[in-house]
Amino acid sequence: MTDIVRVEELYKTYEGGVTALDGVTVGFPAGSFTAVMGPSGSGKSTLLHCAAGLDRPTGGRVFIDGTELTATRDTPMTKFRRTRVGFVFQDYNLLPSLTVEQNTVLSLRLAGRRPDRNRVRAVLTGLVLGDKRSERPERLSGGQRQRVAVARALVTEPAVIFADEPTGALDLRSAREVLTLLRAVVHEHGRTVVMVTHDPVAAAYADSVVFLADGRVAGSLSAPTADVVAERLAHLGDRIAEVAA
Ligand SMILES: Nc1ncnc2c1ncn2[C@@H]1O[C@H](COP(=O)(O)OP(=O)(O)OP(=O)(O)O)[C@@H](O)[C@H]1O
Repeated sequence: MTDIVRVEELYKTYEGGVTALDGVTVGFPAGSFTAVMGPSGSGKSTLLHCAAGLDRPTGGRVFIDGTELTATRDTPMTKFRRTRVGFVFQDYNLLPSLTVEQNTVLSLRLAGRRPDRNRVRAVLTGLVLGDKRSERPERLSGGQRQRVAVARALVTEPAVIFADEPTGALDLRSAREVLTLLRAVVHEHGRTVVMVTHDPVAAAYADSVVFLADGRVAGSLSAPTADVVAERLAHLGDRIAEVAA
């Protein structure tokens, strides 16, 4: 299978000297749903931000759908990101002054593309937001807000959707709905999703899990179950505690 996203020998050292990524090489195949997991501080968000072109790595290469982001200047990279990369964040990142429909088409508008109204409405209806088109985010539940964020990520037809703790702020039921939705985005719409999560139950919705520890890849798992993921995570924690001791 072709990797739609690939990072090679990725390093990131922040000002102050913290090495968050220490030579990460990993590929995310087209049409796959991957969870990225690891102890707090292991580099998950940094990996996501560097892979998505939101942050520049200190070294290494990032490819999305054949384009090397690390060889692209800031302005074309921003343009590329607006249409080829979708984002879903824990805190939704919706603009409070815009309606659901306006939020959904924001990335398209910023990219200078005219939204196809029928398609946008079909996406919103598919996410059970059809009757919320004219509402502002403050009048929506957390689960509904996150569905708007998924709609916004979907309408540009991106090569990949990166989700950073997308269920972190949701109750159990809304979390399940959003995860089921992300799985459908992959298995029914053929998109690629990379999701950072702390939650083994959330990770079990993915096709596979990549584990990080201390800024390095520390293994992977196919067809994850919550129990097996939790056990692997506990062992990663043990190993780190042993090394620290
Ligand atoms: N902007 C920054 N400046 C300096 N250090 C940073 C910055 N962002 C992250 N770090 C450090 O880099 C390391 C990795 O952070 P990162 O947020 O990628 O880990 P994470 O696995 O996503 O953690 P968590 O699960 O707690 O969100 C940590 O030691 C963190 O303190």
